[in-house]
Amino acid sequence: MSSKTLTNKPMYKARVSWRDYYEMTKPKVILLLLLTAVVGMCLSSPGALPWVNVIAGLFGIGLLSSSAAVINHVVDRQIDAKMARTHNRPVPRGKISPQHALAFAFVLAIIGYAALEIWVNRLTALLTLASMVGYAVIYTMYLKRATPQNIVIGGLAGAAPPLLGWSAISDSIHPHALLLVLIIYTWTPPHFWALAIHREKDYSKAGVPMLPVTHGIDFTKTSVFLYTILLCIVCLLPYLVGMTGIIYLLGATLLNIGFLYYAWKLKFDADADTAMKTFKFSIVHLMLLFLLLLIDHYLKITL
Ligand code: HEM
Ligand SMILES: CC(C)=CCC/C(C)=C/CC/C(C)=C/COP(=O)(O)OP(=O)(O)O
Repeated sequence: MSSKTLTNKPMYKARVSWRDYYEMTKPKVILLLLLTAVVGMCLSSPGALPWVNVIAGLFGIGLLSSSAAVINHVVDRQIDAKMARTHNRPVPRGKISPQHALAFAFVLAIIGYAALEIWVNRLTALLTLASMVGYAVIYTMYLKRATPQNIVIGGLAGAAPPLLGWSAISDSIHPHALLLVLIIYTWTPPHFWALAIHREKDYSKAGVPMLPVTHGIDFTKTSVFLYTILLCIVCLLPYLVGMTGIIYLLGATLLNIGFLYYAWKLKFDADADTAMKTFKFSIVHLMLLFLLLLIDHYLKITL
């Protein structure tokens, strides 16, 4: 625990390590975001990719996303301090001051934006910057505190990376890239609300108007189930528009059956750990779905 002054302000004297800075970037989330960006890059072109765009693109998208995550840690420090899941984060714990965290976020953002401007293209730089502002400012500073539809609207920022990857290679906004964005956009509500059901007391204590707090757990379970059905339909679109082949269709169908099973169980036959299992499966679902898109893309070309 950090020591606190009489005014309850944290004193920044605990030993800080690079791991605390690393933790603020939400590395596992960023890794999955980058996988979706890689898929956007690969699907944008039938052949070899320009390596400078790939490396600088992932570097820039990764740094701007990390910067947004660090800003989220600073803006949310009072909320995070009240929740069991987040109270140990470096800023609420008092290990890193908000000023130092913001300086770190600023450096990440400048280097990330410059890399995209210099080595990729302006379209990608601006779209990535817009996603960063969408998450760090519009979602975190406003929507999260204002409406239970916060993650539905704010989900657009987290869904953007396939488009960012695609535009990093092609310097354009392709409808197929928007389809990949739509998949992540539709996936976000069941992903987050499953966790929010499990953590409802946390959000209620912190006064954050997440759906289970404002509309109850049962309504949220129904919403997870309906969004999962919608997600299953959206996941078929890449095949139906001729963007992918049969390998994707078969794999996506199996993954969708898995997600539907968890969403159905959560609504109609839940145990104490079903919500958390549904949340964890959502991550496996998205990761495997995007790996399938990659496998399908390259096998279609080489077979
Ligand atoms: C507005 C959109 C989103 C919200 C509100 C949201 C919410 C969350 C929350 C609260 C956690 C933390 C769980 C914990 O600390 O135990 C989490 C974890 C995670 N999210 Fe999301 N998420 C969103 C979008 C995304 C996107 C777009 C991706 C990737 C494409 C993603 C990937 C992950 C991963 C991989 C984890 C696990 C992290 C870990 O185990 O440390 N999320 N999400
Ligand atoms: C440039 C770009 C693509 C930016 C998007 C970056 C990004 C990190 C998106 C992920 C969304 C996410 C983890 C939301 C959870 O925030 P929360 O505050 O609800 O969750 P918490 O309580 O765990 O902090």
